[in-house]
Amino acid sequence: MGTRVSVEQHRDDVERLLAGLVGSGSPGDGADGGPSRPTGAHAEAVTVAEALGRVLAADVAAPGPLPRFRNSQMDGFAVRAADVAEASAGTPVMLPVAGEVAARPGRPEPLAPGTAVRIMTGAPVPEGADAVVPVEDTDLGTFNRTGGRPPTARTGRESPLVTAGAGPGDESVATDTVRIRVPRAAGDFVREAGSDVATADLVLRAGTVLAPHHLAAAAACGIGELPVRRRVRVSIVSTGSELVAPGEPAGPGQIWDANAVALAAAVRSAGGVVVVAERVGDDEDAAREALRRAAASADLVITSGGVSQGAHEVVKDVLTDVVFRPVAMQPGGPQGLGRLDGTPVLTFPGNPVSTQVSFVVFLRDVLRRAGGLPPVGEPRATLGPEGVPAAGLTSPGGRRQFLRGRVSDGVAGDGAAGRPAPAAGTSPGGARRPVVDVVGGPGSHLVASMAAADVLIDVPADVTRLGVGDEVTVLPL
Ligand SMILES: Nc1nc2c(c(=O)[nH]1)N[C@H]1C(S)=C(S)[C@@H](COP(=O)(O)OP(=O)(O)OC[C@H]3O[C@@H](n4cnc5c(N)ncnc54)[C@H](O)[C@@H]3O)O[C@H]1N2
Ligand code: MOO
Repeated sequence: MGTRVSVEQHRDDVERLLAGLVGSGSPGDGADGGPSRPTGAHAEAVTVAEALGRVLAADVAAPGPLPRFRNSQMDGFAVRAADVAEASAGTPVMLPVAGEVAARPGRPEPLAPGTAVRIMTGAPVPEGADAVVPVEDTDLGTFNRTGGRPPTARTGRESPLVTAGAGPGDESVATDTVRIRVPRAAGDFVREAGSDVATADLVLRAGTVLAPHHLAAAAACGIGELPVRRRVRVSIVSTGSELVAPGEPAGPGQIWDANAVALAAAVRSAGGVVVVAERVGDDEDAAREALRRAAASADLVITSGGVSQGAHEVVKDVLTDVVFRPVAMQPGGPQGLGRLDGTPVLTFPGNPVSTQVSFVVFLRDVLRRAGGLPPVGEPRATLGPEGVPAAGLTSPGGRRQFLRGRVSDGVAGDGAAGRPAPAAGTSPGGARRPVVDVVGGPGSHLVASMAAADVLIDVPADVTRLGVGDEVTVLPL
């Protein structure tokens, strides 16, 4: 065992070990403090359908205008606004209907003055037309076959339009007409090309975590692939002959492997991708093989267990290019960092809370930065009364302690144990500080209690006592 190092020192060493994964183009690297371009090695193209949840690696500009062409906002009639300027319910304007434009491939004929064309929502507005009259504002009311004028009133044509006789007895040249009851101004119900986004305008900003509405915009622009940050490939090896997979029966002396699941989930939520997740017993040869397989396909290997002072510390025994040393923290004291076949390796202690705390303290933000995500942040909070003895909390001097806590947004609890509840504090900027209560004990095996927590309470190494109302830093889980 090496000499005890501080959390800060170990964190710096982890960052140095993983510097190659982070590269340039992390949030905040840009000249204006905004996101910048990642280097080629840190970006890849994926189809727009696969891009959900990925981090955009570069700004995306519109390759063309949206809408692509001038189109109708309503089902109705495309007209010249000047032709219907005098329309009213009492004196409708009657226009011959020259045809129909639907939302279909093709280009419509220009509109002749003094005529109208039936037009459907999204269909291109013909040249010469500058307004659309919704069908509800005409004598038709609707184009629906079932919802319009009663069949008896129809002319027998597909569209129930009034017949305006072209000449006595000459039904064959009857012209469809429409009576328009509402005046319209130029531009009414017309969606201009480029009114959403113009060619070359920014549609999606680098650094965006792509959600469905971002993908919709890209797809609408005709973009089939998006440049995204490459995800860090992580292998996870949990060690211990006592471990069995969750869902399998556990015999005497066996326990279910919580750490492989916890670490894989933590990696994914920090933007990484898990390429190998293996469980190995305390057999050195098997562990060596598993670790080499894990290192071969990954940018980083994380192990759990096998690093303290026992007789079967397989991780310690196998990884010769790793420095094992105690870090001045609890939980998560025994740590190691180094390489296997050139791949960076971090070894986390096996106690399940220790493994999870190690990830949050040493790796979470490095992975996030590598994937183009911002750090989680470490807000301040006021210590509430729950879980705090009357004499205050004690913490071992010389070790940074990470207690489990639950944050409430206002005044804490009800003054447990007869003590007054603290008022939520106020930060120097005037922002209201949340209250955090301690949940569960400090033991590093209390994995179920940890599920009740939503933060870690960070108790500095030089603080040995904490009281209700004290200000603390919390690390969101
Ligand atoms: N003599 C000493 N003993 C211990 C020390 C020490 O300094 N001197 N440190 C203690 C601390 S602190 C920790 S943390 C643990 C670290 O132990 P290991 O990393 O070697 O882990 P294991 O011995 O394999 O397991 C510890 C504990 O956690 C359980 N475990 C392991 N893996 C999993 C898993 N995947 N899922 C759920 N639970 C797991 C395991 O059964 C043990 O109970 O060492 C202390 N001892
Ligand atoms: O460091 Mo161990 O993680 O205290 O239990």
